[in-house]
Amino acid sequence: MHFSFATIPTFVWVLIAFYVIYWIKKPRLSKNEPPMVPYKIPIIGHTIDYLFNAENFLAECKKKYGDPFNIYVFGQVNTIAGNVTVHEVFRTEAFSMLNATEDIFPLHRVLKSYNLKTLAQVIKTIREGITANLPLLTGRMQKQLLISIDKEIGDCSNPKLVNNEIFPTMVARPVADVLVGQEISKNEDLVKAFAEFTKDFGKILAIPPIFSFINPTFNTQVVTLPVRFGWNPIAKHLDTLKKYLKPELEKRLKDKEVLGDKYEPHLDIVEYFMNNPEYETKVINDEYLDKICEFLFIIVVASIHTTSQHMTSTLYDFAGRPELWDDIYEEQVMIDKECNGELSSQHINKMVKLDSFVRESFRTFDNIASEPHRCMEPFTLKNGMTIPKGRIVQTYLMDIHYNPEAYGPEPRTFFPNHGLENNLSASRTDKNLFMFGSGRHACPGRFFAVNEIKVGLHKIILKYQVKTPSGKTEKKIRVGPVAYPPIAGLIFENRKK
Ligand code: HEM
Repeated sequence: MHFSFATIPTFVWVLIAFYVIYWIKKPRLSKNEPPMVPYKIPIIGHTIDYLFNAENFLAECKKKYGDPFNIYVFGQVNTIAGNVTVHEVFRTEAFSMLNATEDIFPLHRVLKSYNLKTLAQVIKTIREGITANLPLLTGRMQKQLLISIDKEIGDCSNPKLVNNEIFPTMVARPVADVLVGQEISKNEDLVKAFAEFTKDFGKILAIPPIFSFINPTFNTQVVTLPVRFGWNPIAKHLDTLKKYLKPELEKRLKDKEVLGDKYEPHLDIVEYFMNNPEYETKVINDEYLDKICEFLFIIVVASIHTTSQHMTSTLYDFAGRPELWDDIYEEQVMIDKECNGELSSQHINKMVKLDSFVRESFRTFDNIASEPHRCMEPFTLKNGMTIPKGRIVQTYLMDIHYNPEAYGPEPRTFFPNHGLENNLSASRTDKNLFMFGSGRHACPGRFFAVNEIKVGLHKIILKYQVKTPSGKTEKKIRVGPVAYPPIAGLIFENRKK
């Protein structure tokens, strides 16, 4: 190799730059902090272990340093809170999940109205407009899921391998029905816009967060640069929604004016939104249309990807466990006979074995750590340790979900009847199940999500025999400490009558 003296200054500058970054990024812990796990490589810290070996790495850290402890990933100190301390984090307003996710998932860059105030309205809307009306929405949910089963799975006289791509659409139909109403949710391109929104938004995050080593906010600025230069992967979905929503909103305004007291309100979120004094209007202009579309897409982001991931995973869990098939199938047949194929809320409540199975599938989803929260003001834990302002606390989900004190000496075993025997429904949050978070900010959409998963599974199990290609449970996919459903596909075959 040719060596030139001219390269020496460059080499020196690179060394200086490294040293400066190292010095700036060197973790500086304040007093009484959780213990810092030692690391060997400056700047990189524990990033590689966290990305490629999170399960063993975090288990060993907890064994050595207790709960909580600090690690150094992507140039930031993160506190890992396990089953002992995490409850304190979720119970206080000193921590914010919204603030913590802004850097990783910069939705506010494409939906300008996404902020704390709008989120509070969204949560109220979900509670009052969806959860409170669940019994009235069940029939529509069932109808939409049956449409999807017919269209996306269809006739399986011969065994058919179906891939995971059908599930976002399956979950999107009932969500579209509840958000924008029965009429316009019939449009396939609208259902597609709802189903694909989150995936397409994710394209913004395709670049690995390497700039986070310098600063996470700087990383967000860099990855969202194309958006600022006009590239917006979700613009087409906003346009689709606007196209259908504008005439519908105008029609509703006109009907109200003409019919007065005789106007019959629609049971959907659009109606709820228009009746909210904060969003009342006499005219549908572009500004109003933008506001309502963004509002609806915030609910879409929160609901469709999450529910479809879990509907997929639950079905894989069922398909890979032949020993559970008969018991759960018999319960569905009994309920189906009782309701003559038309489920009501009471019938969904009677699916107790299915519910318990779904809860166990949530527990064993195998996320290692997620649900980050940022500390907004210094917070002292009961054990005397202090979490400084600005710190990201990661929820050590595996420690909670595989806690032997809650789930016995073999906590990784799948216990299909655990919920049933302990009177814990799938939508119930509890100190040993954090799938929907916990405390004041626990997921407000969980009742809708669980109903959708149960009704979907009920109809699928009644119609098809579903198997995994291997005949056993399939392995989940892991990206760093986060789990995703398996990707092997599922084999569907019509049940013999
Ligand atoms: C299986 C499906 C779902 C899962 C696993 C899930 C999970 C979660 C989790 C972990 C949180 C954070 C909770 C916390 O900070 O304590 C959350 C919050 C939230 N979820 Fe869900 N969710 C699901 C479905 C839904 C649905 C269907 C909707 C809407 C209809 C929804 C709307 C929301 C909203 C608005 C928040 C923010 C709550 C707040 O900050 O107070 N989610 N969800």
